[in-house]
Amino acid sequence: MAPQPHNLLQGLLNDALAETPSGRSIWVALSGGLDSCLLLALAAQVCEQAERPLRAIHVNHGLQAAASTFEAHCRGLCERANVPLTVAEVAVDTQGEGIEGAARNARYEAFFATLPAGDTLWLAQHQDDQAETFLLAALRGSGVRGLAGMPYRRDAHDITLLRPWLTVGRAALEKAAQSLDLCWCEDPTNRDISLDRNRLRHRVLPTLRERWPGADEALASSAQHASEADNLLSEYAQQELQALLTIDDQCVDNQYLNAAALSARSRPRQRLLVRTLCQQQGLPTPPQKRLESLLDQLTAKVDAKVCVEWQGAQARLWRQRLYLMAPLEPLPAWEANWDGQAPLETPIGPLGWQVSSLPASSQPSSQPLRVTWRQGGEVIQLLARGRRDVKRLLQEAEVPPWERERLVVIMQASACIGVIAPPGKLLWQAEGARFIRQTFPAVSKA
Ligand SMILES: Nc1ncnc2c1ncn2[C@@H]1O[C@H](COP(=O)(O)OP(=O)(O)OP(=O)(O)O)[C@@H](O)[C@H]1O
Repeated sequence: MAPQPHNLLQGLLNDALAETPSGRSIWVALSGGLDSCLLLALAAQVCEQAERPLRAIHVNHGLQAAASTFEAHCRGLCERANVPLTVAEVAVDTQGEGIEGAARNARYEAFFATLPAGDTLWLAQHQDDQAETFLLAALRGSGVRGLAGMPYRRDAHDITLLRPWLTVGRAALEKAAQSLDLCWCEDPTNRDISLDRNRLRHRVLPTLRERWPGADEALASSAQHASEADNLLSEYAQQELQALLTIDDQCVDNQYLNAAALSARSRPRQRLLVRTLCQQQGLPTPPQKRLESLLDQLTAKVDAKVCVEWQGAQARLWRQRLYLMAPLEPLPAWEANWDGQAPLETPIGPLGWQVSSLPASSQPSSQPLRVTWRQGGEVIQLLARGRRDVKRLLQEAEVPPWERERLVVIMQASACIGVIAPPGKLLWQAEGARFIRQTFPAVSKA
């Protein structure tokens, strides 16, 4: 007997089940289209057999007149399959990026906000989608990360995203859906060939398939190779970065890279390492031109002040160290009186410390404390080191110039009794003063 078209698909869902911890729910991302309706139907069978809890989520983007039809279809389908459905209504921000990208972002935010930690979301993307994603990335001139397309599995925001059918062609899904007499909604925007993906789907890929019948499989396979190469590069970059970050003994908290050691690497390695460090620090990676400009300046003179900026991040070179950071907002004028105890919020984060004792037994009530940005010219009396200019101390401690401008000093009359880098780093305290980490009063629930 010929195998049923959906047997292979069910087999893949059973493989996906093995990736999902028992006791946790599986969710189907249900758009109402053919692929995800089929996914729901077959997942319901597979999960029932395996006695695993199944749920579904539909995101209503509210973007088109048909949105309510999609939602109603998803509701009916889930009711018949006895699968609990969550509908998330999202507001899509259409300003700035393209509408498809904005809808996708809103959708993923809804997935992350809805699924409890530990659960798994199954998405119905398939081989043809992967081929399109690969081509779109290639047409944007992407590197291996972009060409890798969609991963089979991704762990993010405490949930797992899984695409069980990434190796199956759309034709096989259509056949299975027909054999099951399934109903689904056709998204009218899928026909709009002014959208890049639709143009590829309806115009470009059919032409490619005429000459290369296995085009989708080949393109998806290239994406798979790119994904493997990308994973290898990531592994290599982690090791290299670890080595570079530990060259300098003083480099605590992996704050900077040794620029001289970085510049001794080949250009492709430099690019990879800077991009990887950005990703590790949760910063956007620099566009090509900015990256080249930064790398050209790696060997700048020790006293040169180099700052290369791009959307959402900046790189600074100082004393042949490369620092990557979020852009620094200009500081507002600010100062505050303080009793030394209450949690104090500075414009750049919580102070994070409180005073447990003051020098020369003076009391805050008689000599109020004043907290300001460092103005320059402060002197602090240090235990066993005597009176020291804060400026000299900063130079000796090799605190970078942009951090020096963002320090807070605690003054009592004209005496500096503490220097703090918000949020929460105590640099120096005066002899006789004792700062302790801020403790917060217990909040009682009404
Ligand atoms: N509005 C939505 N709500 C929930 N999941 C969605 C939604 N839109 C897309 N998805 C999920 O993301 C996958 C890929 O989305 P894409 O836009 O390529 O598919 P589609 O053409 O809308 O629907 P389908 O893949 O079901 O035919 C879908 O298969 C589905 O699992």
